[in-house]
Formats: sequence, structure tokens, C-alpha cells
Amino acid sequence: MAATFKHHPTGLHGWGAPRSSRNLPSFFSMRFPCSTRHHHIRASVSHHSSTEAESALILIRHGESLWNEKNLFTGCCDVPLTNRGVEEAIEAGQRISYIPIDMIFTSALIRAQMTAMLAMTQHSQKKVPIIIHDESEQATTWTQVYSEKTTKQSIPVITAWQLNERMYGELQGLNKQETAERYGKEKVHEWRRSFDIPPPKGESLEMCFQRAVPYFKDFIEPQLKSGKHVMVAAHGNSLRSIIMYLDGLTSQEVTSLEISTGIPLLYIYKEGKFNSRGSPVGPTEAGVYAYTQSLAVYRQQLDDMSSCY
Ligand SMILES: O=C(O)[C@@H](CO)OP(=O)(O)O
Repeated sequence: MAATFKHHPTGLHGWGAPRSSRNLPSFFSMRFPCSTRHHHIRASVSHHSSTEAESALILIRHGESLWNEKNLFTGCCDVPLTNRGVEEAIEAGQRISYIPIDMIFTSALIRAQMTAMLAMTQHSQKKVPIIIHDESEQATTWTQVYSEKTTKQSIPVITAWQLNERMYGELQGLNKQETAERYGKEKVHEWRRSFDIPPPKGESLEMCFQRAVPYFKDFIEPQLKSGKHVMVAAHGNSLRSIIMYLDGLTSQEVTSLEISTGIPLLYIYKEGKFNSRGSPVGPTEAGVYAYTQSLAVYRQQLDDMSSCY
């Protein structure tokens, strides 16, 4: 099947405003058109009415950080990846390289942002992820892109503190093993995995849920609903909260949910429901594209287009 590429006349197709305008990220006011090259793919994958939209949601916990390596409670401390974490992020990128991505949401923390950026270096779309700074009007003006062509080859990256790791209070920076020896294994396990018991002066999972899930519902879900494919790079506990919501887990069930570093998890959003598809194994895994007909079409079109590069 021959691929054809047409320029979208409005240059604005595909970047709708979120349902809620609260804390509107500045990129929504930017003129960020969809890709010319991938317009036909997007059209066939996601050009549905909002009720029919079928979109991919990739969740990824950051790769190993320097404090994961040292077994320290990290929470909101902004610690970068280790070499192994960098490798995990690159490998994760290979695993999702053929899953379409139109937008990226990350936490405000460098380990999640590094993971998203490194993963995108492997992506078959070859678009450039660009962080959209939302801190001031000047930041919006000074980061304006004036080339429509460049904009089309970009993926907006929205950073949000609501997706940060839970704030671990007085445990931040303490060694997990030593803390268990000091306070007892059970107590520390309760702080780490119970739903509603906060660590000293920190956030419980429930408190983390109360910021991460409303953000997901207000800003991420509307994008999926409009047919966009989204990657979310975040943390063990912010993702546990979001998965609790997506999978409808009870506060008891979530206590045994563990999320590995650097392992992407795929969900298909369709008709208001999230269907978990596990973790894509690799770029050659045909099964990923059997998940939905539109992803299979997307893969076929990518293959057809490869001769155009
Ligand atoms: O230290 C942390 O911030 C988190 C994630 O690494 O730890 P835990 O798995 O104990 O919630």
C-alpha cells in the first residue's frame, strides 16, 4: 500500500483543548499542529468521534535512580538515573518504538523526564520530544517555535508535579533496610504499601492518589478521549495510584501492586474504558499490533512509510 502525505490545511488538527481549562498547560495555546508525515496514520488510527476513539496509553516508571541503587527512600527528592537506569529507559523505548505517541506527560522530576526523553530516542516516529514550559508568560513567548515544519516533527511534553512520587516525609534519604531494622519490617511495609497510612510527615498512597488521579482525569484522559496516543512517565506510587483507578483496584488489592523500573505498560482506551494489555515485549512483537485493529493498521502504515525515510 503506497503512503501519501498531505499537509493538513489548518495546521491545528489534532491539538484540542482539554476538557478542563484549570491550570491550562501553555502548550494548549501554542500552535502545535500534528505531523504532516503521520497525518494519515493519525487519521486512520484516531480519526473517530470521541465516543469511538481508540487510543494507546503507555505508562512507564522511571529507570533506576541513584537512590534506588543505594536503597534510599527518594520521594520528591530530584535524583537522576544511574547508568543502568539510562539503559533501562533506552530498552523501554525499544519496546514501545512502534506504538504511536502524540503527547507525553511526565512528573516534574528529572528521573521521569530522563526516562521519557531516552525512551523517545528509540521511537520509530523520529519526532523530537519538547518540554513545554508553563511557569510564566515569558517562558511561553521565549520558547515559541516559528517553523511549522519543526513543530510538526515535535511531540509536546507536559510536566506536572501532580505526577511526582509520593512525598516520603521524614523517610526521604533514609536507607530502607536500616529503617526496617529500626522501626520493624511490618511498620515500614505499612508505610510503603498500605493505602491510607502515611509515613511520618509524608503522603500516604491515598494522598498521592488524590492529586495524581484528578490530574489524570482532567488532563490526560481528555487527550485519550480525543484519539491521541499518550505516554506517561512517572513513579512507583503515582503510577500505582493511576493503575488503581484504571484497573478499578480496591485499597486492599493495591497493597500488592508493585511496578518495576523501566518497564512500559500498555493500555488501550476505548469507549471510556481502559483495557490493560500488559507490557510490550519488543519492537518485533507482532502481538502488540493484534491488540486493536487500528494499531495493526498503524504498524502496516509505518512499514509502508519506512521507504520514505
Ligand atoms: O523511595 C521511593 O520514593 C519509592 C520508590 O522508589 O519507594 P517505595 O517503593 O518504598 O514506595
